[in-house]
Amino acid sequence: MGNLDTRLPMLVYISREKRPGHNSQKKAGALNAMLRVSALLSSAPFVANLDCDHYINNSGALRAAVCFMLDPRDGRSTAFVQFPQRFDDVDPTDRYNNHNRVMYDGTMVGFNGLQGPCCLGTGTMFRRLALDGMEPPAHEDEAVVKSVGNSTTPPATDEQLATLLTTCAYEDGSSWGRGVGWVYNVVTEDLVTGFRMHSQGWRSMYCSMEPSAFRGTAPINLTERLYQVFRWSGGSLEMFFSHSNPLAVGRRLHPLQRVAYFNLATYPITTLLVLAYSLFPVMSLFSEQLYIQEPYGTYITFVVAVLAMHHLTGMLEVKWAGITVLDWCRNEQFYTTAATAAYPTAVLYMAKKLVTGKGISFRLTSKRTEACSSDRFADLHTVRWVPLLIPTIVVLVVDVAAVGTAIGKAATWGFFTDRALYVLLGTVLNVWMLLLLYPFALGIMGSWGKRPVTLFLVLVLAVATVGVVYFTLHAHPSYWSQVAASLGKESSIWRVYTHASSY
Ligand SMILES: O=c1ccn([C@@H]2O[C@H](COP(=O)(O)OP(=O)(O)O[C@H]3O[C@H](CO)[C@@H](O)[C@H](O)[C@H]3O)[C@@H](O)[C@H]2O)c(=O)[nH]1
Ligand SMILES: [Mn+2]
Repeated sequence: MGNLDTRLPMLVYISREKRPGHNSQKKAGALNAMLRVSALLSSAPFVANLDCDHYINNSGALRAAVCFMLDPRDGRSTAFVQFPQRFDDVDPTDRYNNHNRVMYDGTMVGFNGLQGPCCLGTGTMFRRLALDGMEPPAHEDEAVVKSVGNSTTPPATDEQLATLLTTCAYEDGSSWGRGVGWVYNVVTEDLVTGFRMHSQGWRSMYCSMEPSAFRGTAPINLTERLYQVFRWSGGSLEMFFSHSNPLAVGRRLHPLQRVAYFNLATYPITTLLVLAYSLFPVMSLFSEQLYIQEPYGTYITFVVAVLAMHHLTGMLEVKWAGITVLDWCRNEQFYTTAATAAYPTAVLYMAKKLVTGKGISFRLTSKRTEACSSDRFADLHTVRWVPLLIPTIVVLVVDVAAVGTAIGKAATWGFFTDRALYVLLGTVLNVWMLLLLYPFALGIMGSWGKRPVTLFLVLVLAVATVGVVYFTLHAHPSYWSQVAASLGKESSIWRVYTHASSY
């Protein structure tokens, strides 16, 4: 007990220097300045990190994390303990999947079985050694020398030194932002910083507790939520095209951990196919051709088998993760929403960055509307029109048009013909798509979306209108001649009648 530090806990507020023309490196820059100053003040072996919009909810959380790191089995090689992100003030049915339970209660637990969860940016307890870029105990002897900053004349007092550590120029030409501290130049600094530790051979631990360790605020507005996942997916791609490419680096990365990181860094790319597939019905709108693989029976058997396997695995994961089917549905729905706009946009952004060397700047997630409102979920019903909404709206329109046209075609050809049956079966995926995009459609309706039945009626009406218009334009000439004939009969009777009356 004699070695225990008995000083009172100290609270120190640190603000790093920012200067025009000097990249402040946002959160990562702030955290690195903090890391240096705290090394001077206490050099405590563990560093907890939480976002400004999160708070500690369970007083046992920090102790739990320290217990993991002091554990004689894996503790010494554990770089960080990650807690799931939990949120207050999310609408009861979690329309835009803010709780993200599939990720926090499923995926992360899977990671834990490999080399440990990725770093989620908040609710993390780090080992200072790992943040400092040191190698894990098993490889200590392989440590390389890193440059940790510029100071030619040592300052006289601690205060002067602390100030020096927070200046802009301190990090110039050093390893800060790459081999030391939080990693720079990637918008998702959390993902790459955790990745560096894993590739050095450190592991991490996942700690989920009740009551939740940390809680925070999430964006429940559609636009804000889309911007958030746009930023995350952009960050993932930046990671892929950086020195932290999961295929290229990390000698000590567990093979499956590498696969998991590869997926985390590239998931936006595959959504280009999702977007293309969503727009596929456009082709059959403009021709009478049905673009479906023949023989139709074999094709459908494969589609159904693949979908069934996908959903069966999903159900098992839901069961193992202890989450609800609604959590899982919300996950599927929000994935589709983002896959038709935010993710492909992130790919475009990355392509632009690769070509011109300049990306677009990401904005911070705003979590509240400026207007003070008595409605706790007012943000959910506020529509903020931005170009990011357009691609998904186009997909919605295409799907409605496809279903309407299919019904129109079936009516034109006769509902009980083979052709009509095929074309109607073809709309199963469009209807599926409409179910997946339902939360998005509610979102762009603003306060009209408060009653979901309104949207249902709007969709039915839209489909019916398209169907009727198609039928009117395409019905077989013999049908119209019949109609014309019957109308003609009526009018000739009428003519006779008018003739008669004129006499
Ligand atoms: O210039 C900046 C910008 C951000 N922050 C911090 O970064 C946090 C994350 O920003 P926020 O707008 O809340 O984004 P979220 O999408 O909610 O954040 C998630 O995603 C980020 C990566 O994009 C991670 O850094 C976060 O830890 C993670 O919670 C904020 O809370 C701040 O604490 C700064 O300190 N300085
Ligand atoms: Mn946040």
